[in-house]
Amino acid sequence: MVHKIRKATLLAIVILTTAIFSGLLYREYDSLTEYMEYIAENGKSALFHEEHINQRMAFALSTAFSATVSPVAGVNDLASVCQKSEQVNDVYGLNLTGHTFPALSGTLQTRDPDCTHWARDVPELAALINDKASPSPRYSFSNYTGYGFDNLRYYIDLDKNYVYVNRLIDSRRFRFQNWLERDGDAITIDTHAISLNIGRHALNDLQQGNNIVSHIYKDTYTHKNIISTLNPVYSDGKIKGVIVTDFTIDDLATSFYTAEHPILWSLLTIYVKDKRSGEIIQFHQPSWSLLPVMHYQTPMTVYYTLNVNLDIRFFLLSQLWLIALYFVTTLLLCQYANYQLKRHAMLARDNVTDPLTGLFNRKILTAQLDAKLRELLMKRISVTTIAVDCDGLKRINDTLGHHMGDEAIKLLSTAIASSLRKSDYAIRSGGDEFNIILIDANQNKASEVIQRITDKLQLIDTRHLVAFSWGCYQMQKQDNLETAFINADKLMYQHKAGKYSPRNP
Ligand SMILES: Nc1nc2c(ncn2[C@@H]2O[C@H](COP(=O)(O)OP(=O)(O)OP(=O)(O)O)[C@@H](O)[C@H]2O)c(=O)[nH]1
Repeated sequence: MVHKIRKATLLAIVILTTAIFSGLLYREYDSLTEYMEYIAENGKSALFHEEHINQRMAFALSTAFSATVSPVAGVNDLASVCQKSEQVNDVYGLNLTGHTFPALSGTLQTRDPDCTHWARDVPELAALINDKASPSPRYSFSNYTGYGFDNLRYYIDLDKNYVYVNRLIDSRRFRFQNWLERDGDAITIDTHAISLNIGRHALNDLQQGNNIVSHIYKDTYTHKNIISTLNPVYSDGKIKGVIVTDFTIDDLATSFYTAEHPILWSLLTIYVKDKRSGEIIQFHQPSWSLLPVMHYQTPMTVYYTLNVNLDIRFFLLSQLWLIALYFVTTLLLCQYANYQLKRHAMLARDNVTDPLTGLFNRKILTAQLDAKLRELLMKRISVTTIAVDCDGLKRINDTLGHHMGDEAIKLLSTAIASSLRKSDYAIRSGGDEFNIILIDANQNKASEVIQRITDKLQLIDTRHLVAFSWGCYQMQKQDNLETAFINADKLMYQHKAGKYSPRNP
């Protein structure tokens, strides 16, 4: 019974602490998942920011092409621009092999040899697509302040068929002039950006002023995975060209960097997945992964979804304190409960124990015990009670002293205790009187027990101090403990009386 209570208590503690700590762990898990969302959205904002810069530049160029811009030194008359015009094979333009035209920081390439056709746009280009003079030349992320995108930005003029790139290009090695091919309404950018096609619908979008974000594709100039963002440039209400910003996926990855959590960063996986083909471009991953959890997915462009997930190792590492606290708390609570249960059992045991003999005292004779014995009787399990009384204890006390009387009581109780099974009860009912309850034992078994007590006494009572009288009574269905004890007592007195009869002095 005590064992059962202990088991149930410990189980309840484990269930309770597990429930509480699971709740706490789930909260931590939830907040980390939210942090994944923050990382993803923060990275995505870099893309939106680049789109925004491109849009602003397109707007600024449209405004400039539609109005007279403020003079830029060295480019305001056609003659001085055309003087600097160069040719490399069939490519014409400015800054084709080096920085020979200082007013432009980048390279202008065209297939049109007539400089006067395109030289008029140079002041606007000089003023606006110049990394130092552009509206937002560089972008630094709040997460990673030391870093700025170094984007390739170019303007494709559909009207005059030239391309202006915001950096110096060696035209002997790379030619941009084949970028543009008019194909009805469509523009195919087929040399630089292999998969970047602006079809009829996209062109319509551009004409309506919408910006376009490309698929991720491998750039033949930088040989990196890039995304292009395109915005239309207008002049006098008609589309004049397209301004394009290429930024590399590697650059984009830096915008996800979690400077405040370097360990988290090392266990983070970030990739984009093509919605149609399922192709995955991974741009950040741990050196090895145990189990990716806390998956967060969000659409990045119309073509791609951005995926961020974290290796379970980070969760376990960051929650180590909570896991340790769970084990320590559960252990301490179990130990405390165990201690209290043991103490309670000990107190309960003390309450029904006779201090001199260690046998039960009369307090064990409860209604529950009575009910238990009745139940056994109903199940046809025999119960026999034995009344035992020490002979001549008064004489021992009077002649040998009270301590020897005590000794006699202890010897008898030791003999009784060692002659019973665990399921039996040995009770010191008072003074030199004992009651024994034998479970699953009839009269014969009771006689065997009495014989064992006698034998044991012979062994331990070396001074032949103790003699005892006994009476056995096998309980009947109608009996209770009280009647059984009375009957056993009667028999015991008969036994005692027999000893003092003239025939048994
Ligand atoms: N030393 C000691 N004596 C006790 C204890 N409890 C009761 N007694 C004594 O035991 C004696 C019991 O006396 P009786 O009931 O007359 O029994 P008896 O002297 O054994 O005589 P019979 O039962 O007729 O054999 C009394 O003198 C009690 O004082 C005890 O714990 N220790």
